[in-house]
Amino acid sequence: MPAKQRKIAIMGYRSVGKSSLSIQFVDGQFVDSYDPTIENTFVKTTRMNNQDYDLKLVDTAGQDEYSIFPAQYSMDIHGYVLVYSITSHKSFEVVQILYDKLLDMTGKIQNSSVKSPTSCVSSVPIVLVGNKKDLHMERMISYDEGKRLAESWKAGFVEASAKQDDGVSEIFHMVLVEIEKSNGNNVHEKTNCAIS
Ligand SMILES: Nc1nc2c(ncn2[C@@H]2O[C@H](COP(=O)(O)OP(=O)(O)OP(=O)(O)O)[C@@H](O)[C@H]2O)c(=O)[nH]1
Repeated sequence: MPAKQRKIAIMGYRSVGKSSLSIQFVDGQFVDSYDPTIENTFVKTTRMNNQDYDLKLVDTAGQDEYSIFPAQYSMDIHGYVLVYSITSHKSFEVVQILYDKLLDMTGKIQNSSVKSPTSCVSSVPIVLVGNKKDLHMERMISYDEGKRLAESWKAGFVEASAKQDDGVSEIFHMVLVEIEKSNGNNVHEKTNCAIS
C-alpha cells in the first residue's frame, strides 16, 4: 500500500514546547534552549496498522489570545495538535481561544447537538496536548482539566514531556487515528466516547 500523506499543524501559546515535541518525535532529541519559531516543517515516515504515513509537521509560531488565526493553517491541513503547558494557566486559556478560532476558520460544526451515528467523532481531527509533564512541582493544570476540555471537543488527549520523551509518539499516533476517524475509517482504537 502506498504511504498516505498527512500534514499536521502544531499550534499553541509561546514556549509551550511545540518545537521540542516535533524535534523529539522526528530526531529523538531534546534541546534545552529556547529559540522562538517563525515556522518550521519537519518530515517523518511512520507506520500504524500496517499503513505507512508520510507526515509533514508544521511547527507554527506561538499564538496568543490576540493573534489572528493564520489563514494558511485552515486549508491543506489534515489534523491539528493543540499544545499547552501544564505549568501555565495562560497557555491553557490560549489553547481554548485558538480552538474557537480554528473552528471558525475551518467552518466545521463540532457541536454534539448535531446527532449522527458518528457524533462522538470530531469533524476537525484534533489532539490536545498538555506538555512539560515532567515539571511536577510547577503543575497548574490537572490531568482531569485537560481531559475534560478534550472531551468537550471530542478530541484526543495526551499529557507529554518532550524532555523525557514521554507520550510524544502517542500524540502523532493519536492524530493519525483522529484523521482516519474523520475520514470515516473504522480504526480499532480505544476511544473515550460512547457512540450514541
Ligand atoms: N521541562 C521541560 N521543558 C520543556 C519541555 N518542552 C519544551 N521545554 C522547554 O520550553 C522552552 C520552549 O520550548 P520550545 O519547544 O521552543 O517551545 P515552542 O512552543 O516551540 O515556542 P515558540 O516557538 O515561541 O512558540 C525551551 O526552553 C524548552 O527546552 C518539556 O517537556 N519539559
